[in-house]
Amino acid sequence: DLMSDDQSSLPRDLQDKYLLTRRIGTGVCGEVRLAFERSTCRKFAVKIINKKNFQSEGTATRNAKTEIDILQRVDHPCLIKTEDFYQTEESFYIVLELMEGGELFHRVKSKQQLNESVAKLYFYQMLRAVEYLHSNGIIHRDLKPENILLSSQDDVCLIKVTDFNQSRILEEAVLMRTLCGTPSYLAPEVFTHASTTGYGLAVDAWSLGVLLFVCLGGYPPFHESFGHQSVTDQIIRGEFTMVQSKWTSVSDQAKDVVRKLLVVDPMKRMSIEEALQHPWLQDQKMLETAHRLMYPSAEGGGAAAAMEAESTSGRHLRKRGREGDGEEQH
Ligand SMILES: COc1ccc(CNC(=O)c2ccc3nccnc3c2)cc1
Repeated sequence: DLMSDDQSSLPRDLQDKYLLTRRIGTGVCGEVRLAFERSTCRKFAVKIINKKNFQSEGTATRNAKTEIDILQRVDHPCLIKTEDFYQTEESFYIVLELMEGGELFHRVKSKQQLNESVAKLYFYQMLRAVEYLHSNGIIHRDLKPENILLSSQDDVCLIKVTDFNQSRILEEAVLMRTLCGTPSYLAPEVFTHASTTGYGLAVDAWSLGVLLFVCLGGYPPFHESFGHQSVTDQIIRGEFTMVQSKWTSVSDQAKDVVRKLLVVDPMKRMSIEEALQHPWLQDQKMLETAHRLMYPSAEGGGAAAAMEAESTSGRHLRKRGREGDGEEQH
């Protein structure tokens, strides 16, 4: 039970500050537990990443280090914040703000499908979170309903993107160094779009299309139950299935956003910026609600105040801690 729960393997200083209790989430790389800060009784989520879960020492620690580095430097209302960080020989412990609404995945499942205005509010926040990551040279690469968390049980709530362990800090520097050398042995794709940031960023736009589809339709666009093709073939061909009964109540503008994101050619796919300019999102009521949720401290909560908040702090990564060597860890 709670009190006799084995807390022995936890780092001493983590234990001194937090009481870890029940598991509230599981991920590919570990678990998430509900924790209470002993001094304040404030609730937190502690993500435990087992280093041994990863096949090779290199990848494991590197991915986890990238995740932790990103988690500690990102600063946006729609990106999960790290409160604290500990590690032992076998695990990393990341203390995160607790998102009381849980995963988007469970919310959509319990409601069958979200009504369009709620889906629009969530999608807009996801776009802003990914816009922030991209403007700081970070591709998430693993956007899915399990990685979108809700701040409360209410429909109208803040969403936060989590799970950056698949993220990539764009190897722009690597590409530049490569181009300084003799080009004669380099393959064509190194020079074409395949390796520039444009191409890389587009993968997140595709995933946001899948996320929007799931929010509006209540089921995934590519699934083995649709016809004879494998999911991979459906994806490669961009052949998603809109089941009539689920989409009749969805507006043409919403469907237009989905159709322009689920485009196979990354160079033809709608970008995050273009999506933010799409008519479906030029909805003043939704924008006011989103900005009130994202920038609650902005006095008067007006659009101007939100722009102000966004333009100053809202754009940049937080300074790296003392121990950072200034180089990006890869
Ligand atoms: C009061 O105790 C609770 C209240 C609400 C919940 C629902 N939330 C969750 O289940 C949950 C899951 C994973 C998370 N990962 C990072 C941050 N927050 C998270 C929250 C879980 C526990």
